[in-house]
Formats: sequence, structure tokens, C-alpha cells
Amino acid sequence: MTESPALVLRGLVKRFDGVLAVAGVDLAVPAGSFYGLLGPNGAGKTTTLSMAVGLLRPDQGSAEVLGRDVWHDPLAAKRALGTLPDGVRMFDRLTGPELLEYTGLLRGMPRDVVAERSRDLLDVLDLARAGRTLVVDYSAGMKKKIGLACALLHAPRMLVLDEPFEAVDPVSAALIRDILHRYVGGGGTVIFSSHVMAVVEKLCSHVAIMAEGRIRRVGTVEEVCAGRPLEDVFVEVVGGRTATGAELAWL
Ligand SMILES: Nc1ncnc2c1ncn2[C@@H]1O[C@H](COP(=O)(O)OP(=O)(O)OP(=O)(O)O)[C@@H](O)[C@H]1O
Repeated sequence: MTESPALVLRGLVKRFDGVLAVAGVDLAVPAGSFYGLLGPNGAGKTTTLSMAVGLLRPDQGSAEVLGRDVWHDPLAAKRALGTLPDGVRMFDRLTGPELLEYTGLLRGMPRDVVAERSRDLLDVLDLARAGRTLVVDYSAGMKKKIGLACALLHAPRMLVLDEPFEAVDPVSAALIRDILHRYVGGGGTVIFSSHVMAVVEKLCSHVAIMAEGRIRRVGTVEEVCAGRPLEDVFVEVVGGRTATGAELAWL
């Protein structure tokens, strides 16, 4: 792993209706790292990753992918990027193969390369048997997988994935882990958000824990955990809540 950053976020701030969702995020993701972004619901992970990939304009701050500013040089930055956004509508009135073809041609890829890679991705991600089913009729996990296939199609050097394991069955999750592991082994860089501590602990070289729009802990997994389970560190950082038994007495 080289230490020059593949993704640099500087002072990112975002407010929604005056409410701070992201309150000044700085992050340097080293090239060749496998980076996990953790945080409780509403911590600001999706907002941060959306600003990092050019989907949401920050109120302040900047994002750079492999040296290209996402907002000043968007084409170059996006060429180097594969993204799996959360909750962004796909062109889902297409079949999986049609969506991949559309995505590849939009990116200016040769038709035969798109066709070959699409076949590979649909096979590996077990989507080939969905046949002529429209993406709108896919299950939630299948939608994640076709989104991941679209992100990988142009073989980008950096992947930014929002909750890639959400709603995905255990067999597919293992498959996605293998694909990402190989991708990083081949020199790619991944940052992904997740709520699954075990996945982050097992896969990642680095981790950042967000809460209330700020990065609270950051470093290699060994540094952040210092010999403790990641879940314990996470609960300590974000502040755990336990039910005392008095709540929901009516239930
Ligand atoms: N489009 C929006 N309009 C208004 N508020 C928003 C919008 N998007 C996000 N927020 C708010 O910003 C905060 C951060 O949300 P965000 O989706 O980034 O969190 P998250 O860490 O990804 O959460 P989760 O783990 O639940 O997906 C939340 O308080 C959310 O309500």
C-alpha cells in the first residue's frame, strides 16, 4: 500500500434547513486502503460520501479523487471513481443487462467491452438468471448487486460504496467481500459505509467512526481498536443507549 491519498476530504460542511448534517469532515484515504466508515443512524455518512463523489454540493470544503477536484474537475474525478450511492434512483425500467449497457455507453466505453464485462459481472454476482426482469422489480439485495456491477464496469481505481452489504444475503455478501478484497489486492482503493462491525473488522485496513456530523476516531483498524473489539470502541465513541425496562411499559 502506498501512502499517497486516493481520496481527500477537506473541511466538508453540509446543512439541511439550517441543521448541521456534516460539521467539518477531514479525511485522507490512502491509495490501496480498504476503508470502513462507521456511525449511528443520522451520523452523516451518506451526506459525506455523497459530497465526496459529486452527488451533493457541499456548503464548504472540497473533495479530491486521485488528485482531481470533484467539483472543479468532475469528469476526470468521476472517471477514476466507481460509486454505489444509497437511495439514488437508478434507471430501473431497464433489465440488468440493459442498465449495464446504458451505463457503459454513457461512460464512453466500447460496446464489445461493455458486453463482455457485463456478462462477467452478471454471472459473478448471480444476476444472470434474473433474465428479462426489470431492475425496478429486483429485490433490495439484487438492486445493491446491480448497483455494484454498474460501479465496477469501467474498472475505476477508487470505489465509494454506501452500505454495499445492506439487504444482501450472506452468500452474496461473502461474494462481494471477495470481489472487493481482490480489487484492493490489485491496487484499488475502497471506502464504504456500514453498520456491520464484523465486516469492517475483518475486511478493512482503516476505519473512521462518525457521530453527529464529525469524525470521532480515525486510523488503522489496529490503532482504533487497540486490541479491543471494534463494537466496544464504537459504542464507547458514539455513546451507547440501553433500555432500563421502564420504557414502553404499555407494550
Ligand atoms: N435531503 C435531506 N434533507 C434534510 N435532511 C437531510 C437530508 N439528507 C440527510 N439529512 C439529515 O442529515 C443527517 C445525516 O443524514 P445521513 O443520511 O447522512 O446519515 P447516515 O449516517 O448516512 O445515516 P444512516 O446510517 O441512517 O443511513 C440526518 O439528520 C438526516 O436527517
